[in-house]
Amino acid sequence: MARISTKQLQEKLRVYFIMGSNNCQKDPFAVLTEAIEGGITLFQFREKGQGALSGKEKYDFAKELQAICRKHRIPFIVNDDVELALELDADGVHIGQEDERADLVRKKIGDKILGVSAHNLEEARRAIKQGADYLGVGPIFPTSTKEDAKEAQGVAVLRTLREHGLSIPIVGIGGITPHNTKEVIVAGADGVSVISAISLAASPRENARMLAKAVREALNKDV
Ligand SMILES: Cc1ncc(COP(=O)(O)OP(=O)(O)O)c(N)n1
Ligand SMILES: Cc1nc(C(=O)O)sc1CCOP(=O)(O)O
Ligand SMILES: [Mg+2]
Repeated sequence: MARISTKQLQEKLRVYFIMGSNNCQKDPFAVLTEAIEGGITLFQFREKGQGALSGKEKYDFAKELQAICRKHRIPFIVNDDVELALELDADGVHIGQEDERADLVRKKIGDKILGVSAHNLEEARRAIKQGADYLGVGPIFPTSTKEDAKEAQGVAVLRTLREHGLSIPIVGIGGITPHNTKEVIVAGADGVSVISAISLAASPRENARMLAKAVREALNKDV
């Protein structure tokens, strides 16, 4: 298996849904299925925070979500837990600045997709040097989903990264909804990454559809 190309990854990142068991008020398997039907293009399993599952329960839950993704050919990314990603033969891993170093994770996962969180130009450049395939940049807007989120920085950070010539695929994250998606894409992101805009929506299918439409319209082409 070779590393995913930039172009393929840009397409996968258009509507990137992240979810764990504590992000849903409804059945998480139904939420993921609806999100896929609505048009998400990538999924991240992020099991952390209050009441998060661990051990076998976490593994079994992840395995079932992965099966849904596989059935619909949606790549499955694991947040933080590199060992779980390897056990499950996931499609990739997402790590942040407080997690294991990106170059060490790259050595462990080979050609799997490696996403790294970056909050500024310095972190972004280091992540690229250490082998990141894409960057998650945020929080763009205020979020109450991540307990230890930094202060929202608006879309200017995306513009700054592009103005400095960074061409790596980027998703914006934090407080993103169908209504502010256009700003994020126009500022330079290839896609949007969301938790609550889908996981807590009255209709996850409809909100995923609206996010996909907003991205498509902002790019002025099909997602
Ligand atoms: C796509 C994407 N971008 C950023 C993050 C945040 O990662 P991190 O800073 O490691 O925080 P946690 O998610 O681990 O709490 C992400 N998960 N995904
Ligand atoms: C997981 C995560 N990472 C962030 C970062 O800024 O790195 S913000 C965030 C939470 C995103 O949830 P919502 O879409 O509900 O705001
Ligand atoms: Mg992390």
